[in-house]
Amino acid sequence: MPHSDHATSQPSRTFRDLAPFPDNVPTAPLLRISLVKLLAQDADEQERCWQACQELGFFYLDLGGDGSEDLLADADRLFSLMKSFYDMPVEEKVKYDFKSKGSYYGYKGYGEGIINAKGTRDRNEFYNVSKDDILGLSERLPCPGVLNGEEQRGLFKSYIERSHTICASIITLLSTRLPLTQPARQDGGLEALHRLNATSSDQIRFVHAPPQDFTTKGIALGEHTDFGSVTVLFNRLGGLQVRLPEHMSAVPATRDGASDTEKSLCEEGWCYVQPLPGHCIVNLGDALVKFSSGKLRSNIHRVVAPPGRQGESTRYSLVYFCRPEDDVILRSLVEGGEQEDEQVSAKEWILRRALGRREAGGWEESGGTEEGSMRRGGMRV
Ligand SMILES: O=C(O)CCC(=O)C(=O)O
Ligand SMILES: [Fe+2]
Repeated sequence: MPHSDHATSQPSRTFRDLAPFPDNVPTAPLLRISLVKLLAQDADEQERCWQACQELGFFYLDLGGDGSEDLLADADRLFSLMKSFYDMPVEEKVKYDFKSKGSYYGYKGYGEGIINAKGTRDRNEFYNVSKDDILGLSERLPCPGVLNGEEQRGLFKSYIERSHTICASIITLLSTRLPLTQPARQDGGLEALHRLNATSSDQIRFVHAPPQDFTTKGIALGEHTDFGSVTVLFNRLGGLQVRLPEHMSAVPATRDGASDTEKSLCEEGWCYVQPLPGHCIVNLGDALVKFSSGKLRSNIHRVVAPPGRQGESTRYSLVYFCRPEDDVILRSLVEGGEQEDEQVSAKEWILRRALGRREAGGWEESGGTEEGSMRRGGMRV
């Protein structure tokens, strides 16, 4: 089966200055795909990537070799920058919460998001940076001084461009493999819906989750599917979990000793994604499920307290969300695909989903393709 690791070299498993990821919890069997090989049009690597996008919609992208280290260097610098932002007092950070203006860019405070239908509050902070703001395609939003210098904006720009290039190469591969309708192909395929310089809801996200109380260790970011097309994610501490479809098994723990909380967080198909140095995690979002009429998978995932001793540290993560251009209608673009009754633009879809997760009563309306994702995997929720 493709969901074993065919990659030749063994990756390093530890990050400097952080407790190692423990070996007593089950992990997700993500394929490790080489970006260098993908860019060189290596047929086997393209096939493995295509399989991963259909089966789980999550894989590791190995960024080693031939120039892609630049993205790793940008990610390192952004981890330091995000620490300076989160070190600011809350009174300062809340000045950049623009929810009341109908925008989800800027800051979301701890507990300001809803993680389930019962209205339980999240346990993390976000800061969202708009691609269009940084590239000068939209109005410039107010921004704290630590993130607003020329150097910082230059770093955001470089990270956006590099991440977008990666997303675009994955989108091109998917566009080639999917049975797109003739008009969709004539219009330029999926690539034409994700141009860097067209207005879209693409964004960088900084995520910050402080250590959780030993007795209440649990969910920091509730289960969800991503809203857009392709997500590029840099993690250093564990805590990200995916819920595997029934036919897929987790890589079992190699020894006993997980806590009761960790065990209960690994029921019903949930398992941890182990961060790997030199790699990012790539996952697909709902827009690609809609364009492909369900051929591609946007898998459910969530963030819980990092396992083992890692749980004593503050967790930071860095995300780039690549989304369809604002006015693109989210509908099937493949031969024989089913059209849904509701035809919504990417801009409306993302606003509804992102802001809905910040309202006590917004849970139901802010759903995505979760149900389809579980059904295709054979699990019911
Ligand atoms: O922090 C993480 O590892 C994942 C964050 C995530 O899933 C999201 O922001 O959509
Ligand atoms: Fe996510």
